[in-house]
Amino acid sequence: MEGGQSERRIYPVTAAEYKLLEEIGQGVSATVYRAICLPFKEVVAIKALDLEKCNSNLDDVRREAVTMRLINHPNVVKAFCSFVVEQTLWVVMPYMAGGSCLHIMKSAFIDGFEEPVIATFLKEVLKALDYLHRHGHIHRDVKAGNILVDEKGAVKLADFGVSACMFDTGDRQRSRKTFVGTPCWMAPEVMEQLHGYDFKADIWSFGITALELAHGHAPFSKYPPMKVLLMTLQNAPPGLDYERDKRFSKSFKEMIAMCLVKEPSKRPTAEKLLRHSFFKHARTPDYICRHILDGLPSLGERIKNLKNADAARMTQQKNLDEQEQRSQTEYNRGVSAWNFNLEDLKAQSALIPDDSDDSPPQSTKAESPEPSHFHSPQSRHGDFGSSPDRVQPSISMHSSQVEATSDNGEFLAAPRNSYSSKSAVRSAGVSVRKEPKHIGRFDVFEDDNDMESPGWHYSPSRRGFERDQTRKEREDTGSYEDRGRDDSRRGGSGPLVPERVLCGGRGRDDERDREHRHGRVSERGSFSGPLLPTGDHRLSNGVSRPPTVSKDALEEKLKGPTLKAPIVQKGRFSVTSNDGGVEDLPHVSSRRSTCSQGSQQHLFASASSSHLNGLSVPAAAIVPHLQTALQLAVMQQDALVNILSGINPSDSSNSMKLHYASKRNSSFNCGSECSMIEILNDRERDYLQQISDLQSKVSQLLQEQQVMKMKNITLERQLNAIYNREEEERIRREEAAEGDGLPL
Ligand SMILES: Nc1ncnc2c1ncn2[C@@H]1O[C@H](COP(=O)(O)OP(=O)(O)OP(=O)(O)O)[C@@H](O)[C@H]1O
Repeated sequence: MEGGQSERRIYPVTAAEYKLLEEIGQGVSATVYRAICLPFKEVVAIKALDLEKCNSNLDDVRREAVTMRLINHPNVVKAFCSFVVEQTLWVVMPYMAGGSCLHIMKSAFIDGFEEPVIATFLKEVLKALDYLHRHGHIHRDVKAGNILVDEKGAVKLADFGVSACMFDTGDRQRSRKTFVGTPCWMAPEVMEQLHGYDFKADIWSFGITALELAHGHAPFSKYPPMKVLLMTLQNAPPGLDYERDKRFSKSFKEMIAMCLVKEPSKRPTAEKLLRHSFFKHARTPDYICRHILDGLPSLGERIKNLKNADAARMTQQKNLDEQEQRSQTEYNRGVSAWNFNLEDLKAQSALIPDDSDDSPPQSTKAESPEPSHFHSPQSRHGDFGSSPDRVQPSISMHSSQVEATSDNGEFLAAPRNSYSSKSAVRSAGVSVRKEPKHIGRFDVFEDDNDMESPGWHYSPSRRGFERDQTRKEREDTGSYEDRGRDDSRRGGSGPLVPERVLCGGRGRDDERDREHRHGRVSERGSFSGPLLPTGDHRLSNGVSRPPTVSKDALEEKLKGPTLKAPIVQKGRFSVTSNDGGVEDLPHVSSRRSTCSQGSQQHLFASASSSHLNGLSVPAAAIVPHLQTALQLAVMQQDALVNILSGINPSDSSNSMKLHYASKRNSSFNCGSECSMIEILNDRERDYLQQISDLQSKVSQLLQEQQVMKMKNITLERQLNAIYNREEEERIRREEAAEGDGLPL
C-alpha cells in the first residue's frame, strides 16, 4: 500500500514491529526483503545494509534520512524510515511487487524489451532524474537494477538516499578490500577522476541503461572492471547499431547517442531529453501491466529461480577464471560500482588473464617484462590543488618509459623509452597498430620497426574531431559489442603492476593526489564527499603511508633501472662488461634512463659499496658523481622528513632536518673521499632507520585508528537510536499541533 496514507504514517523504528518474509534482492552490501509492517499490516520492502561492509559515517546517514523525508516524487522510491538493527541499517520502503527491470529481463525478456516498453520505463526515470537534478542531487546509480515497477505498472527510480549516502564518503569498495561490481554504467569523467563530475554523469548512465533495456545487458557487461574502465575511456561511446539494431527506431538511436557523449557539457539535461520525440512512444502503466507483468511469477519466486540458475551456471563455469566468474555473477545480480578505487582496480587487473589470441610468438619472449607502473592520472606532475586549468596529470606505465603530461590537464601519454616486449605493451592496456589511431579519447601509436616503442597520446585539442572519427569508425566496423570484443583483446588485459617507483618527489605527488581526492571532486557537483576512497597506502589523516621496504628491497630499488648493456657485478659495483673497469663510471652515468634519479641512486649505492668491498677506485672519478647523488639523496631525505612531520608534528623531524643540514654542509666542505663515503654510508643507514621508524609509526597509527573506528561505530549507533526516537517524537508533536487527527 502506498499513497497519501503511507506517506503521512510514522513507521515504527524497531525490528520487532516488522516481520521479514522472503528475500527479493541483493546488492553489494545489502539484502532486500519483502516484509510486513505489523502495526499497519502493510507489505513493505526492507533493505538491510551491512554496516560492517559500509564503513560509513552514520552521522551522514542520519542527516540523509531527514533529507529523504523531504524527497517526494511519484517516480522516486522513498524511504519510510530507517534504523539500526545489530550490524545492519534497515531502510523501510514501499514494496515494488514487479521488481526491478533487470530482474524482469532476467526472468522473461532475456534479450531486452520492445521499444514502447523501453520508452515508458525511461520516461518515468527521466522524470525522476529531472526532479533530483533540480533539487541538486545526483543519483549516481542509474541502471536497470534500480528501475522498480509496482504491481500497477508504476515505475520508480530506487536506491537514492539513505542507502546511497552510505557510500557517499567513499568507502564502498575500500571496505571490501577488492573491487566488486561493474563500472558499466559509469561515465568516463567519473572514471577519469580528473575534473570531478556533475549531474550529467547520470545522463551517461541513463544512456547506458537505455542500451541495457534494449539488449538485456549493458555494454561491456561481460568484462572485468578494469577492462570496462579502459574500454569506456578508450573506445568510442557505445550506441545502437544502425544495421544490427534495425528493430529500433531512428529516434531511439539518436536519443541514446545524445546521452552517450564523452564531453559531459554536451549531454542534454533530463528536462531537455524529456522533450525528445522518442518519448512520444511512451505508454501508460496499464500497458506495462498487460505487456510485462501479467503472467510473471511472484517477485520472491523469480528471485529464487534466478538464484538457482546462477548456482547452476556457476557449477557449469567452474573452469572459468575466478575473476570473470565473479564479474558475471555481480552483473547478473545487477551490482554496479560507482565509488571505485583505482588502486584496487589496478591490483586486480594484474589478475586478469591476457586472453589475447592474436599474440605474436615473440610476445612470449619477454618472460619478465619490466615492471609496469600505472600511476593514476593525478599522481605525477600534476598541480591540481591550486589551478584546475593547469593540471598536468600523467600516466606512467613503465617505470620511467611512458609518461603522460599535458598543459591543459588532460591525459597525454607518450613513449619515453623502450618497452621490453609486445606483451608488455598489451599488458599495459595499449593496443598495437601500424598507424597512430584514435581510440575514443586516446591516440594509440605503433611502430613496427620499433616494437619496443609504442605509446599513446591523448590529444584534448582534437576531442571533437576524435569523437566524430571514432563514431564513424564504429559505424564502419560494426556494433559496439564487436568493437568491445575486439578492443578487449587489444587492451586492458594483463598485468598492470601497481608498484610505485622510488623515483623521488613522492611526498609532493601524494600531496597533490590527496588534494585532488579530497577537494576537487566537488568543484562542479553538488554531491557530498570525496570521489575516491582513501587507498591502503594512505593514513586516515591523508598522509601517505610509506611503502613497506625491506633493506634488501630498498637496495634493489636504489639500484635504479636496468641498463641495456650487459652488466657485470663487482661487489655492489655495476659496470658494463665490454668496457669493464671503473673507468666507465661517467659512461654509465651517461646511459642513465629518464629516471635519472634512479640512476643517480644506482651510482650512489654502487659507489658507496665499492668502498666497502675494497675495490680500488680513483677518487677523482667518483667524487663529482657522489656529490650529485648526495644532493639528490638530500632532497629525497627532505621529502621523507616532510612525510614524517605530516604524521606526527611533534616528533623529531625538525631536529633531524637540522642534523642533516649540518651534515650536508660538512660533507660538501670535506676534502677526503673517505669521510665522504662514510657520511654516505651513515646516511644510508639513517634512511633505513627512518623508514623502519616510519613503518612502525604507521602501523601503530593504524591500530589506533581501528580502535577509534570501533568506538565511533558504537557511539554512532547509540546516537542514531536516540535521534530516531527524538525525531519520531518531534513529528508526533508537530502533527498533533497541526491537529490533523492522524492515528499515531
Ligand atoms: N522497494 C523494493 N521493492 C522491490 N524490490 C526491491 C526494492 N528495493 C530493491 N529491490 C530489489 O533488490 C535489488 C537489490 O537492491 P539494492 O539497492 O540493494 O542493490 P543494487 O542497487 O541492485 O546494487 P548496489 O548494491 O550496487 O546498489 C534490486 O535490484 C531490486 O530488484
